[in-house]
Amino acid sequence: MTAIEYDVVVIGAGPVGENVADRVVQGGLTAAIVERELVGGECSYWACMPTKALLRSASALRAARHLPGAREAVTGDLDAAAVLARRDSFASHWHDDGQVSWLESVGIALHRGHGRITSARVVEVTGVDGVATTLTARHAVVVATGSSALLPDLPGLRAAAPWSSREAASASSVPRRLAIIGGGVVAAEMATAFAALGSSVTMLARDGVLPSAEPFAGARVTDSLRDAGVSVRLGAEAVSVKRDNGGTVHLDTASGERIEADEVLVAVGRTPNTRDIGLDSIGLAPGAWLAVDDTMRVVGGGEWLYAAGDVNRRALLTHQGKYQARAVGDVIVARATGATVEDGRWGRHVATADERAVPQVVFTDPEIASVGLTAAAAEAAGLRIRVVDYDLGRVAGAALHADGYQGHARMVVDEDRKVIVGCTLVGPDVAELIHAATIAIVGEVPLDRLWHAVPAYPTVSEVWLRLLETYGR
Ligand SMILES: Cc1cc2nc3c(=O)[nH]c(=O)nc-3n(C[C@H](O)[C@H](O)[C@H](O)COP(=O)(O)OP(=O)(O)OC[C@H]3O[C@@H](n4cnc5c(N)ncnc54)[C@H](O)[C@@H]3O)c2cc1C
Ligand SMILES: NC(=O)c1ccc[n+]([C@@H]2O[C@H](COP(=O)([O-])OP(=O)(O)OC[C@H]3O[C@@H](n4cnc5c(N)ncnc54)[C@H](O)[C@@H]3O)[C@@H](O)[C@H]2O)c1
Repeated sequence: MTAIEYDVVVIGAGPVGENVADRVVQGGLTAAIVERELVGGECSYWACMPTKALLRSASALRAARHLPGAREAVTGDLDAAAVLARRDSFASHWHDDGQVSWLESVGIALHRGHGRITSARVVEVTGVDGVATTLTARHAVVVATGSSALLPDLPGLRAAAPWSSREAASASSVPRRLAIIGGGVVAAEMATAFAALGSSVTMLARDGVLPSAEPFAGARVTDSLRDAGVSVRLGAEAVSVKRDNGGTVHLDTASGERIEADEVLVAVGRTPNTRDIGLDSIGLAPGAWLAVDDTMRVVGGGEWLYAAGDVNRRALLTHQGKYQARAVGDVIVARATGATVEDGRWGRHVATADERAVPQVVFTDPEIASVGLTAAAAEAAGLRIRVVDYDLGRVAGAALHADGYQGHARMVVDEDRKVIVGCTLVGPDVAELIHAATIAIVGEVPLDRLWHAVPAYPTVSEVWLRLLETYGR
């Protein structure tokens, strides 16, 4: 067995692990990263990138079809094979050479294999050949092992070889009939994608469509999925699944319905990749999400152990995990070099935005772009709020953007502080608009000052002026 020492050892080379290691090296320390699959993680090969590539062409086609002049130039249907081929290139054909070259270029050592903590600051890496290497961290071990699709304990489900988000994101052909269990983000995006690619989609949305978003967002996505031919069964719960010898999947629901499909996608949330990373060797529970303090130090894990990204459950999003990674990398360097740790609210070494300023775009039709708290979440947090709604289609820039533009904007105002604490935009191409709201929330910009942030005419951003006018001066 080989033994090697680094300043920092990161387990997991997803977007978060890569960014932790990068910050550590930029700070002058040495770093090793351990990866058992592909460098780049879920996001690059089975999540963000391939799924957005699956969605983008249909979105561009819809946009053209909403514009006289452009509409007439569109003479054919979506080319599913071309979409899948473009998706393949965005998933780098499931090869990580590019990301490995980047690791080399910035001086991060890569150890391929399964990483397990064996004692304080020690990580054992078992390669595919079974050979073990021991890595010792002088300063810190960072767990960035991410999460995997959760498979509910449903009779017959495992034997039916269901799709998880991985199989959906990397599908090499389009199933004629696709059943989806779940109504969250993965379910809504994949229903949108596969309906556009030609599947006949049935969605069993037990808890509704996008239930944690503002209610109008889920309602609009439900309507549009139905318009696209998706059978959205609100409240429907699968109770058993069976794949017959001919390959057809049969799903029975609690209300006695039977649904047939060629594939079934299960999209009911995530489970942390902590089952087999040696947590028991340091007195922590295997299989649990890792609770962390604001500098991402694992609660009960010793001062050398950090967890960032999906695995700490603060926000299961790439951009938010990378934000944590910047804080973690920098705080490890600060603690190692004796520099001042800035761990106050909004300090350099904490991820304060995770609390109430997390942006997310759901790439459905229409897109849902949100940041901060929904009205319901703000009320649950005890804030005295005022909700301001505006019909996005009435903004001149939106009318120009597409004929019959339909959308909705909501801002949630904290009445005691007169600042925005939440914003949700629903409509075609709203994804790029949300960052203005993120800045307003993180900057805690008073509404009085926002009146001086004048949106250009005629852009969709003019909705900001309309929301302020609706609120009143
Ligand atoms: C279908 C889908 C679509 C998504 N779309 C978006 C999106 O559009 N935008 C967005 O912001 N987020 C999106 N997400 C969420 C995003 O993918 C995750 O938040 C992100 O990948 C988390 O990054 P991470 O580095 O924490 O974990 P991961 O990306 O899961 O990476 C963890 C890495 O650790 C490795 N690993 C695990 N255990 C070990 C071990 N013991 N030893 C060695 N290596 C190990 C894994 O192989 C993996 O490479 C999506 C998720 C899904 C499922
Ligand atoms: N565009 C994006 O930003 C994007 C896209 C995809 C995924 N993601 C991330 O990936 C994570 C995982 O997505 P997801 O859709 O799997 O999870 P999710 O938490 O968004 O949705 C899961 C849904 O399944 C429902 N559910 C739970 N158990 C169920 C059961 N037994 N039967 C039926 N329904 C059940 C829940 O009520 C919930 O609505 C999300 O947290 C999200 O942050 C982000």
